[in-house]
Amino acid sequence: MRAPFALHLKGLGQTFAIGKGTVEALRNVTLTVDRHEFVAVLGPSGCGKSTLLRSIAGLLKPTAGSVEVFGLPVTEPRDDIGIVFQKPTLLPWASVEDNILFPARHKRGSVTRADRQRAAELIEITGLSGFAARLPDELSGGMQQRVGIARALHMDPDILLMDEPFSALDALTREEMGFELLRIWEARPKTVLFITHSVAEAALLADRVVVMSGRPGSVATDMKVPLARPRDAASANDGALHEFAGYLRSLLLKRAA
Ligand SMILES: Nc1ncnc2c1ncn2[C@@H]1O[C@H](COP(=O)(O)OP(=O)(O)OP(=O)(O)O)[C@@H](O)[C@H]1O
Repeated sequence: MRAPFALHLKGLGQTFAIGKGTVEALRNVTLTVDRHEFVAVLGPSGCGKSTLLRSIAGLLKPTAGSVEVFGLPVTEPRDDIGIVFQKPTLLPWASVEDNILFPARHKRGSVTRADRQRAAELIEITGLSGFAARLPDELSGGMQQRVGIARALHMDPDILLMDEPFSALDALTREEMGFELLRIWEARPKTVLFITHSVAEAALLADRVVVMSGRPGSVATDMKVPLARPRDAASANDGALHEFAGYLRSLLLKRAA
């Protein structure tokens, strides 16, 4: 028997009630993601990418269709799904280290020496060395976002959902964090769904790129990235990658026209 997909969206629909009207954010989204696959999602602003991610995370109940994680319907948020939101939503009164340790403490009631050690590693990886004891207010927006990324990685989730995780970072840090994410993903394989507005970032990081249609969002195109792994800074200059990114760009421009 075939192992279940890590993610299986079947005809997913999401319609919000606003006042006396409704907004149909997603319509008939059907998508599968294999275990340990890295899938990027592109699409015009407002097409329902964040709604898609929140539906997979169990934060929104589908109004049509279903979401399955490892073959089971998602009915509520799960420990094995880590989420990085567009905004990091940190606890303002807790230090960087305590924010990163929060999910472990919440789940088990206390933290172990290994938890602290892993937090220290992630603080280093995300370029936050020296800031472990600082409060979120004392950090730049980009640094706060990196705390959110470290927090999502700390529990080593099977599935990582990322909603434009690097959009608050400067261009150089953004590129560095992308490759750092790939290193973490290669060392500790996980299934990643990565929402971005950057065609280049999607092509450079992902195994597959899904392009969504305008609202109500559905899957318009689903393509494998024609680039071997491992990838590094030199991969960004690969001719096939450029061609692929150009093709994706033309698809998105057509959808925006
Ligand atoms: N909780 C909500 N209540 C009502 N409408 C909502 C809610 N969440 C999202 N929407 C609407 O659903 C649509 C899709 O929003 P969503 O944030 O998922 O899009 P997006 O593709 O992530 O956008 P962007 O790329 O600009 O971040 C929008 O029209 C938005 O106004």
